Amino acid sequence: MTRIFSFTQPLDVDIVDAFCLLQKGFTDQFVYYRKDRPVRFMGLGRCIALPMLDDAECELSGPAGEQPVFFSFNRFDAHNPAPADELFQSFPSLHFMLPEVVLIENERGTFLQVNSLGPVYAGRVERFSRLALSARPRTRRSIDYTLTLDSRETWERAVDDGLAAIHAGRVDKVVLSRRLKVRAAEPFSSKDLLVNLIDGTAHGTVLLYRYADVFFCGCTPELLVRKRGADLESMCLAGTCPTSPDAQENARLAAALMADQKNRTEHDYVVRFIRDVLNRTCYSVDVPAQPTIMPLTCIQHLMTPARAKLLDGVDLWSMMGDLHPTPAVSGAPVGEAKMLIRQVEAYNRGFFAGACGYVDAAGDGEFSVALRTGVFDGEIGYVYAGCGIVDGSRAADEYDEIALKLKTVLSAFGGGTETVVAGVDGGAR
Ligand SMILES: C=C(O[C@H]1C=CC=C(C(=O)O)[C@@H]1O)C(=O)O
Repeated sequence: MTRIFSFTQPLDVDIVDAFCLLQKGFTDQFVYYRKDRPVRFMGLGRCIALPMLDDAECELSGPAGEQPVFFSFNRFDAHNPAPADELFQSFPSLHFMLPEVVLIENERGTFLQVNSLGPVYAGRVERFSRLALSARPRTRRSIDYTLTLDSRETWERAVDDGLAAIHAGRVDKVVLSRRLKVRAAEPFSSKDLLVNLIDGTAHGTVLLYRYADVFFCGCTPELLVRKRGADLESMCLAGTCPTSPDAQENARLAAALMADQKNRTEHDYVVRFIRDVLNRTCYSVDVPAQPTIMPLTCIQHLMTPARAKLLDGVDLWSMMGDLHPTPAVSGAPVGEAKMLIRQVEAYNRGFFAGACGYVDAAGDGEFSVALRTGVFDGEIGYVYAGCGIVDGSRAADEYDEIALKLKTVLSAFGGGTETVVAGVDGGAR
């Protein structure tokens, strides 16, 4: 049993400003930051990494009774034997990572948490708190970059492989992705991209995991699972069309999406899967029969919320394992679709489309699906996005849909000038 000492005190700061100042001294960084409401955790340093939370005994101190916050970043296909993309290779495979310092913003206020394997020394809390209070308002930086496009022909071959597997009855749906290389005009830091994602137009939850010099980040609209006591929430998200700046046209696009059979079919695979998982692990399962529209900056999705009460004895980690990957990022049936993705995509997705989130020492927390993300180091990076392929999907339309989805992660460059070049770096084998 590992003993963890956790001291939390209220701290009246803007946690993003404080994070920008404090992060200079730490190479390990973790962020789970919901933009729609204060469920925000920004961690620095590594106190300990645990394979299971049952292995820890936590002693809480300080004037705020907040639980220690463990971050958990999990790959899309943790068992894929293919080597991960070069930049992903440096990340260790760890389940629960407890930072030394966590800035917290929730419905109770803003807090500074210091975690340690020995009693927390008061001077240490005092030093971090003094530094955090001296933080100045953050500034944004736009970064010019070159995007190397994968070819449409390569993508068409991948979609043809997916459609052939559908027509042969091997899968009903497969979610294929594209990976594009980005090269910035000059090196940038994780802080630059983080601030642009938090303060920019991207909707959803901002994720960041930095290990040494390499970092993974993005902004995802998709909740995988959230647990508060016995209350459990998930989200079925699949089916996409563009948005329009014109309100009338936007409403027409949304209505057409709701009525579109191909998108509804794509969506229904996700609903069926999530409902089945919840029916096995929960009770009072509530999954509406009709989706609604989730509007984002450049696109809108079909979305069905899912709610349930968790059966006693079932924990968040096992729910995450049962739900991930949903057919929104893999396909249906899930195992066959994962195998097909391994065969068709030229790269191991790493954390892209993985389950990333936090769990507190009481077992509450949430995981998002790491969509619209990228991995970066120095001035280079790879950005990823995908889309569901079902019978009737057209490669050209799906290529364009992915381009719209990529705008979210590319907004991390803060509106810097984009130069597009054609490349040979294809997405399919
Ligand atoms: C796989 C992605 O999106 C999923 C989530 C929402 C809509 C999707 C779609 O319409 O294809 C995808 O299932 C991605 O953004 O990389």
